[in-house]
This record gives sequence, structure tokens and C-alpha cells, in this order.
Amino acid sequence: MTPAARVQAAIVILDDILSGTPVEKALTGWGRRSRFAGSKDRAAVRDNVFGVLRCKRSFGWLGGGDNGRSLMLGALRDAGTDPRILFDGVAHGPEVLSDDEALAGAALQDATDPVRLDVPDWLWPDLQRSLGQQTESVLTLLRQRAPVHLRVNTRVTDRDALLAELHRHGHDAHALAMTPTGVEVAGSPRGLVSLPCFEAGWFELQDGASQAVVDRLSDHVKGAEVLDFCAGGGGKSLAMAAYAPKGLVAHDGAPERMSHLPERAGRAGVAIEVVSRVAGQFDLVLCDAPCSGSGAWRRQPSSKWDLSAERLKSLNDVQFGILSTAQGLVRPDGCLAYATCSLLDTENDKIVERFLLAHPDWHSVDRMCLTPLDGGDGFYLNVLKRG
Ligand SMILES: C[S@@+](CC[C@H](N)C(=O)[O-])C[C@H]1O[C@@H](n2cnc3c(N)ncnc32)[C@H](O)[C@@H]1O
Repeated sequence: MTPAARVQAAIVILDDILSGTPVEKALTGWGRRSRFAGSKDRAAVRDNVFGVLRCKRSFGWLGGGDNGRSLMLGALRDAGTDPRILFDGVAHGPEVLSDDEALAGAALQDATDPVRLDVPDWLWPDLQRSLGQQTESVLTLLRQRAPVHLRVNTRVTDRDALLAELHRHGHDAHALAMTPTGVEVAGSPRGLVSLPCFEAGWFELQDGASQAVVDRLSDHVKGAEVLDFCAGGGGKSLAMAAYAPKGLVAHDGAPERMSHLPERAGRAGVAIEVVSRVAGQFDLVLCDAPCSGSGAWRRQPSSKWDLSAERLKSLNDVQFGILSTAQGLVRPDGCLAYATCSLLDTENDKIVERFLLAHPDWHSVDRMCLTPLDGGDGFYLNVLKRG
């Protein structure tokens, strides 16, 4: 496919998404209808779509509209590319720009802050209150593509050996500063999971901030009975398993989300008991709660636009409910850890405050707040104890 044809494909997919089709479904649907597209084409089209979704408001402003065509037009203007080069009317590419389209759009410096920084208006006060002076720099980073991070499985190898193996296979990779287990790979993650060292359990794809959360819990994990109460796909369970707990149980309110965990644990050479009902009490209970995902908007940009005040409020109630249930699963001298990949204080400190008001026998013993300025996703952790 030509660059223009890739742009036209992105326009079609974006229009499908804007009409309500979920992102992955829209991409898969286009992929099925476009057997001629090779893997590089598919990757480039996907990149176009995700690039626009991250910057939907500012690109719409630059392109003078909010349909797929205007958004791609804005994307090209933002990149400093003359759109007439790609909107040239040649077969499979976008139609030539109309006079109206050529004149539409305005300079970004005239846009409001939420438009310029690509967030919904209603969320702007919450973001400003939560991020303070870092609001502009954090939101600017969230407009860009997320870095690719790996977690070395220290039960099998070490970071230097993994780096050497990645270099040997032609990947440009370096150690991450924010976690001793982290590696950043330049460019795309494609091909990484086909490496023999992946099959041998040397690494998992995991953002550095997720790893840093588990590092921070490592003293509570070593030799302890641990419950990962919201295990999902098991990223944190696997990372905790590397810190040698005495036992590790994975649970999730939607147990089907853990379906690949036994296979992943087998590859990593670690023991994780997957349960749909929890029995007993634990030294550490981690609640990696469902949240807005605002710290990971680079990876899931559509969740930025799908979030609403009502949805946030209902997430807050779920978060509080999870902590209230999970505290009963903690041994008297154990720890309850609350984590989210959110940047919003309403999902972080405010939930912990609400929990402590309702459960005055608990108090906070550790707290960590990461933003993309630290090198990975935004993440929040608060560790609570009784007494
Ligand atoms: C942020 S995800 C967990 C990600 C996972 N810990 C990881 O590192 O890959 C949150 C998970 O909480 C689960 N969940 C939602 N409500 C729950 C509840 N009431 N009790 C337990 N888990 C719940 C969701 O199904 C989802 O898998």
C-alpha cells in the first residue's frame, strides 16, 4: 500500500470508530476486508489510527472537523506534512482536498487547554487538581506513543543476559532506570514474542511503572502468602512471583480474564494458584483495581474519550467496594495494597481516604505516585496496615 492508501484506510477505520464501533473491532473488520494489506501496511494503518485517537481534539482543531478525513488532515498538519501530498486523489488514496477543507482548521495556540492537550473538558479540573504543575507536561507525554517495556524474569535469567540476547536479534534495547527488572525496546514490540527467549520465559511485556509497583511491594512479597485480588491477565501476579512468595493466589471478579495465566506462569517457571473464590487470609492482598486507565491513555487512547463523569463515579464505588471486601482477607498483621493505573486523585488518594474513614483501624504505611514523566505509565500505590 502507498502512504496515501494507508491514510485512506485509517480514515475509513476512524469513521467506523466514530460511529460507535470498538477500536479493535474496527481494525479487525478492515483487516478482513483488506487481504491485500501486508503486515507492515497493517501496522502502519494501526499506528495512524492510534496516533489520531491519542490527539483527537487537537487534530480535529487543526483539521477543522471531527470526521476521519478532518482528523487525518489535522494529523498531517501537526506532523508538518503538506496534506496535499497525500490527499492527491490517486487511486486508493484520499480524495483531493476541497477548498473548504484546505481552509478549515486553526492554529493550536488559539485552542483551549483541554483541546490543545487532548482531554475532555469535563475532566480538565480533575486533571489540574491531580497533576498540579505537571499537568501540561504529563498530558503532553500522553499525546505520544507509549514506550515498549519488558520485564526480565529474574527466576530464569538476568537483565544483562536479556539485553545481550535482544541485541543479538537486532533489537535496540536498554536498561530502564525506574525498575531493576525493566528493559526498554526502541520501536515496535512486533517480533518480540516470536523470540526463542520469550518462549523460554526470559521476559514478559510489561510497562515499567507496573514493575515499579511490584518492586515497591517486594519486601512484603518475599516469603509471604500473597493474594492478587484483581489479577486480570496476571501481569502483577507474575511479577510478584519472581520475588519468591511462600504462596501466590490469583483471583479476579471476572475469572475468565485469568484464562491465560496458567500458561504464562508455566512459561515463567513460577507457581500461581488461580481461583474463582478466595478462601483464607493472606500476609499481602494486592488490589490492582479497575480504573479509568488515565495513566495508560497512550496505550488505550479511546478510553480517554469513552470515560464519563457517571462512569468515573461508578468506578469509584467499585474501587471502594473492592478494598472493603479485600481488607477481610488480610491477616491481622498483614498488608493491604491498593493500586490503580490512574492519574486522578478521585480514584487514588480519595478512595484511600474514604476507606480509612470507614475502617479507622487501618492506616497508610507507604504511598507512591508515578506519572509518565517517570518513564512509564501513570500508577498509584498505597500500602495499608491495621493498628
Ligand atoms: C486493572 S485490571 C487488573 C490488571 C492486572 N492486575 C495486571 O497486572 O495485569 C483490574 C481487574 O479487576 C477486576 N475486577 C473488577 N471488579 C472486581 C471485583 N469486584 N473483585 C475483583 N476483581 C475485580 C477486573 O476484572 C480486572 O481484571
